[in-house]
Amino acid sequence: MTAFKPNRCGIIAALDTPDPAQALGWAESVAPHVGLVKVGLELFCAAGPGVVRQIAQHRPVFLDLKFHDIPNTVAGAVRSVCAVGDAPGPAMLTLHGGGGAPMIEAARRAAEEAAGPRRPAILAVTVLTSFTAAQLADTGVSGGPAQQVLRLARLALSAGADGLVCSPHEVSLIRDAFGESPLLVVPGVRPAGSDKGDQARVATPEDTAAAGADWLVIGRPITASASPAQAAAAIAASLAG
Ligand SMILES: O=c1ccn([C@@H]2O[C@H](COP(=O)(O)O)[C@@H](O)[C@H]2O)c(=O)[nH]1
Repeated sequence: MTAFKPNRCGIIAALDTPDPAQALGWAESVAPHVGLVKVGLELFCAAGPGVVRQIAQHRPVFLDLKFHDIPNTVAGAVRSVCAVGDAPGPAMLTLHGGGGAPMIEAARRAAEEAAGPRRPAILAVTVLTSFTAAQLADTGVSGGPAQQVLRLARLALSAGADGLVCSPHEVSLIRDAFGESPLLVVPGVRPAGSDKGDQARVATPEDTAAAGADWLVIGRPITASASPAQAAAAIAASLAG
């Protein structure tokens, strides 16, 4: 699990498509340039757990299903995705930080029991990168994203999460508050000049890496390009520089 704490900021390519053949093609073509690939709700709901095993042949999988339920149900879901058979299961998985400490503790215990030392890293999603301060206030949370991210980060790390999903805007705040050890996995990353789409709290790969991110989650800037392999290679080169 700690193998996924990189020495230098790396890329996770988000394979957001309902088509498993397309996802496998992307995984194969970007594999030389990225550390992991992400299976999210769209692909998992269309193709099921088998696709995780297939894609894991190319790169370790970050399974981003953002579990959020009562502790017993989330523990069961974690056991199900850890049921590895002879192929590798996910290297990382996500829960909602807002699910509370008992849910996160139950997920961590379930992962340890199901997969032992090969268990996935447990990441707590803080405030979605698509949220503005106004949208967060509409949900009843005052004080803005930074304050809420820090609140959920403290709760999740105390409950046994290995790391956090946050936006580029909160990375340095989290490092200042919690140091180097939490795994920081950061979506909302956009190379200069690329379309933000529905993302609100964004920054470039270079700035996000400099702030202290471990992994940048990048989807459309790679997968919507004419050559996903070249797009991933260019971002990797910008990080190496
Ligand atoms: O707060 C979050 C949590 C997860 N995501 C996921 O990351 C990718 C980002 O894709 P882009 O195409 O680069 O916008 C996507 O799969 C989301 O589900 C996030 O964006 N924000």
